[in-house]
Amino acid sequence: MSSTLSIGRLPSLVSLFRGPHAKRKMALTGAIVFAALAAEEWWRRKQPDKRTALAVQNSMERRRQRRDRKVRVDKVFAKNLWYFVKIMFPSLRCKEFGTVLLVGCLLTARSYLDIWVSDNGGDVVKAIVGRNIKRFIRKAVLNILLMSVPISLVNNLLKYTISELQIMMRRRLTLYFHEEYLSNQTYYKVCNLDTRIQNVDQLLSQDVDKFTTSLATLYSNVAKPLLDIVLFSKRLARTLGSSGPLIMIVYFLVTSAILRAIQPPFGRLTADEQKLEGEYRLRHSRLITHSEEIAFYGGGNREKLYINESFTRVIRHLRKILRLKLYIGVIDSFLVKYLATIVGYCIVSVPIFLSRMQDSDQASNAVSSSLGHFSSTDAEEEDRLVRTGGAKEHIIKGQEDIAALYTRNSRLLMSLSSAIGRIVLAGKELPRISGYCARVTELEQVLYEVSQGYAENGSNSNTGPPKGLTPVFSVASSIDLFSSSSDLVSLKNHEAEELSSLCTPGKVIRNDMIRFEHVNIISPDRTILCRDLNLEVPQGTNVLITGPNGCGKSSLFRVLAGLWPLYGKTLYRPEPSKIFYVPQRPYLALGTLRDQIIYPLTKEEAEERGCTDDMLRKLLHDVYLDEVGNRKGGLDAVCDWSDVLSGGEKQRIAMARLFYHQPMYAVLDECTSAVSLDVEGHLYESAKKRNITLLTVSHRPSLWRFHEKILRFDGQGGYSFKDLDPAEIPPVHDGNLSNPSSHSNKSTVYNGKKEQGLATIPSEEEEEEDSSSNSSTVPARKRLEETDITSE
Ligand SMILES: Nc1ncnc2c1ncn2[C@@H]1O[C@H](COP(=O)(O)OP(=O)(O)OP(=O)(O)O)[C@@H](O)[C@H]1O
Repeated sequence: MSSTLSIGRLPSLVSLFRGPHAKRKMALTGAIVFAALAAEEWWRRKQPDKRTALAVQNSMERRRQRRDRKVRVDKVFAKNLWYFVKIMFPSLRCKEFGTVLLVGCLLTARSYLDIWVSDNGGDVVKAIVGRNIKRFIRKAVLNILLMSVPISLVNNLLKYTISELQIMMRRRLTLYFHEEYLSNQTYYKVCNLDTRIQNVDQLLSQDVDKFTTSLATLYSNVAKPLLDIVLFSKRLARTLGSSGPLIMIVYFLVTSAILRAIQPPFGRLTADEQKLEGEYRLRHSRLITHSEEIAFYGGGNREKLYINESFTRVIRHLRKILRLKLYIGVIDSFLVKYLATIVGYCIVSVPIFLSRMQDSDQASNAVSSSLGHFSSTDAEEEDRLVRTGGAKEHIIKGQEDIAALYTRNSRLLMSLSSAIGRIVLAGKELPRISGYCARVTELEQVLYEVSQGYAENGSNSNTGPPKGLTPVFSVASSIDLFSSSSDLVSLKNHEAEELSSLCTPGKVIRNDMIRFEHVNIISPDRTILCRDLNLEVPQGTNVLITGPNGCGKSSLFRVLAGLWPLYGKTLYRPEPSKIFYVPQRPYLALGTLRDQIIYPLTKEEAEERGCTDDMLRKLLHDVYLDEVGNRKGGLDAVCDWSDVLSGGEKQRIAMARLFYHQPMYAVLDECTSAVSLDVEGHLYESAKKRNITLLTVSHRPSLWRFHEKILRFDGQGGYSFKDLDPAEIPPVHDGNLSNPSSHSNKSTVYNGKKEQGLATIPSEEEEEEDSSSNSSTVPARKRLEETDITSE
């Protein structure tokens, strides 16, 4: 109904813009619409976000953070840009620098070809106005035919080399980041211990790409226009005098200064856009990773809300940028396009109008002389003039020259203004590049600090950003292990002091056995998981590790592997390749079944070490997977193994991997929880036969018999470590002594005995022993105020 009405009213609306004052009415309407849009934006900015107090607080916080980030075109940007340029162009002899020179040559060639096109255009017009067919064919057909080949070649070669340059720059920068990110376990630390970067994948893939693309195009958008300005100005100065091009250049300089002054902060907005896009992508990738669990929970709707929320934020931000671009675009077009055209017309036509005031002969002479070599060297025209003579012919000659002069100059002037316009645009592009540069700087800063800060010796020393890079963070630039805690709890002074005294960096010493000497295990969220741990695991002594959930069993191995910093005194351990870690949820790589067994080695590396397919088949047989292997297509079969194998099968693959590597020590972190009891026993027997010393985390009593020592964490920061007496081994019912409801630190009664949390079934004497051996009266889970730790 309403649409019919509005359609019906349309003709009367249209008629409004007819009649004697139509143009004035249209201009007035345009001005009203523009003013309304501007008023709406002004009102929207003035309005506080009324949704909730929290939203206001959050947005204020976000604004504060954004203000703090130095995303501006300034010295910091120039310095950081130089830092990355040195990475992308490591020497003057590198391919990348050669490509830059090639692009420079092509840009120069293109500028000269543009001048040729302008000159030739003038000649063509002159031939048309003078009705000179021979000249027309020569200039308009033959010349253009001849030159079209080099022009097309140069144009397309230029596009190709600029794209190639961008690929080269991206390759250098990405490989540089890969080197930092994928070595020294930095990927783990960035994802698990440091919270500054949420979406490192997006930074590495998209942001680096956009940064290098905009840099490569910036080069061509600045270098060519600069050259054009010089060449075109010189050429124009011959006919218009130096004032013509000078007025144009001054006009654009003033324009760009105005535009720069009123320009919204596009650099920061670009950096924020990338960040929001990254968060949105992250939510999708989480859905992909956990699709099965979510589907079982029926969590589609919840996930939809979660993903839509992030997407809405992206859209809101994009709309904001679009609105700002609209306002600035209107002013931009007015100043750079239309007002500039008026100035250009004036510059070209004023000399012609001025010359008209003189007599036609003088005019013709003035024009002819102003054409310089263009007309005076044209012998053919001179001959014709001499032959025909007469005033009429003279006037026609004057008209031809004026037309040619006008065409040539207007083309040159257009090219000149478009060159200056491109410089102005490149200036506007700079804030966007500074946005990308800020994102890449963030990445480099974090990767560098993490790789340096979390050294194997456990120090999280304040290394600061790499030399030559200025941080974009206003918060502490040091790698702060404890920065991830969002629910900061204020600590009393003595607690803070205790925690900071426990956080002294320890020392790692290579040895043939594992020994912890006065080591403290402290989680990234400032929880003291274990104090003053002392234990020795010689080769051949298998250790069972038990304790309630969250007490720090896996964390012990994180410290052992160097993933978490070492605090306290000393850790003796063999080189990393002699300790193999088998987690509860084994990681299955992309590739063949063979790749799963030999991971992390490649096929070639495994073959070099004498690995044969028969050997691998035997390993599959040992873990009862030969059938599955045959069914899936043998060792060369390629599947998404984490999807096609069951939980128990995946765990057995992980055991086959362990047997293949046959390390000195194996950390088995509940790695057989999905395997049936009989198979589990067989797997443990096989591991022992291969002389692998086992460090097992398990809640299953059926595994106790494979170990000689037991390490019990009490969940309060204390522990006990002693020999495992076979008589103490608890009875096995259905193989699993876990009581699902007992996953807590609370004491529960199990099998007539008091249990400290899950899977720890000490006798009463043991409990006494435990408490005397290493119990602490200091409350666990202590947190330290951020200031104390950063001062560490
Ligand atoms: N990256 C991390 N950042 C902050 N805290 C962590 C991190 N990883 C683990 N923690 C915390 O450290 C504590 C110990 O974790 P850990 O994985 O060692 O427990 P666990 O004893 O192996 O438990 P479970 O028996 O359930 O496997 C837990 O409270 C956990 O929340």
